[in-house]
Amino acid sequence: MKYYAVIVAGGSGNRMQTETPKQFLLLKNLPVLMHTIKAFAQSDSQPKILLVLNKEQQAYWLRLCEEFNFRIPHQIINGGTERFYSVKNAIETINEESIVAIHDAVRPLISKELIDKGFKQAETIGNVIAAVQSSDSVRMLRDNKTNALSRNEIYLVQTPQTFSLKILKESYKQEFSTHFTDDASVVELAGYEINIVEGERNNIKITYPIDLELAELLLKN
Ligand SMILES: Nc1ccn([C@@H]2O[C@H](COP(=O)(O)OP(=O)(O)OP(=O)(O)O)[C@@H](O)[C@H]2O)c(=O)n1
Ligand SMILES: C[C@](O)(CO)[C@H](O)COP(=O)(O)O
Repeated sequence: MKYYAVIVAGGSGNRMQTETPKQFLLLKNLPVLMHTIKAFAQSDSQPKILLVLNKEQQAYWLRLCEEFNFRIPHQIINGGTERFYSVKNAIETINEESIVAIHDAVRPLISKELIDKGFKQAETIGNVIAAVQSSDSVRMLRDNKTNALSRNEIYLVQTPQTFSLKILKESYKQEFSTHFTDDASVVELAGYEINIVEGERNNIKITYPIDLELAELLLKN
């Protein structure tokens, strides 16, 4: 079976509020995105790496690759206006039977073990996404009132989210909806039941400045 990793790095990082988009910021002296690509390159599955970047940031990325002597082979794909379109652009370029892991560029602490688990399970059951249970209590806001939810029934969803290409191609034919916050929500609306594999608490998404500080602390040397 062929394996692909789609690393989505086409966002602008508004919540991070830095001039340089967060995927290029330095984490232990290496751009965040390079840590992420390295994790996939070190996995046993050895996926072909498709990197989604905004057109305007591609020249900058190539300069960074030179500066850091970054030689892991990857194919660059144009980003879209929403994460949905960035993913869609990437899967449209894949034309062989395969298993495809989609991963946020800004989750650089992903382990190679979790990547491999995703590929293996998706190959057997069609799809699997990484998720962890909440360690906090959870409440839902509705009509200006909050109500407690059973936290044992709540999962916090991460990436990688791994699917057979066939399922992805079919699901991404749908029109974009603002309800699509990840790939699982797209695939689910196409009629598929989503499987979960235990994620990793370290697998944080760098969204706000504090997350980069946490990642510095959590990253093993
Ligand atoms: N049009 C987009 C939007 C997001 N992403 C990617 O999807 C991942 C998760 O998105 P998020 O953390 O929301 O990143 P941003 O959209 O950059 O951040 P913000 O929402 O704060 O602007 C990131 O790796 C981001 O680069 C993408 O490839 N294309
Ligand atoms: C895909 C994701 O990381 C799963 O938790 C998340 O949905 C991305 O959301 P964002 O709004 O693009 O940060």
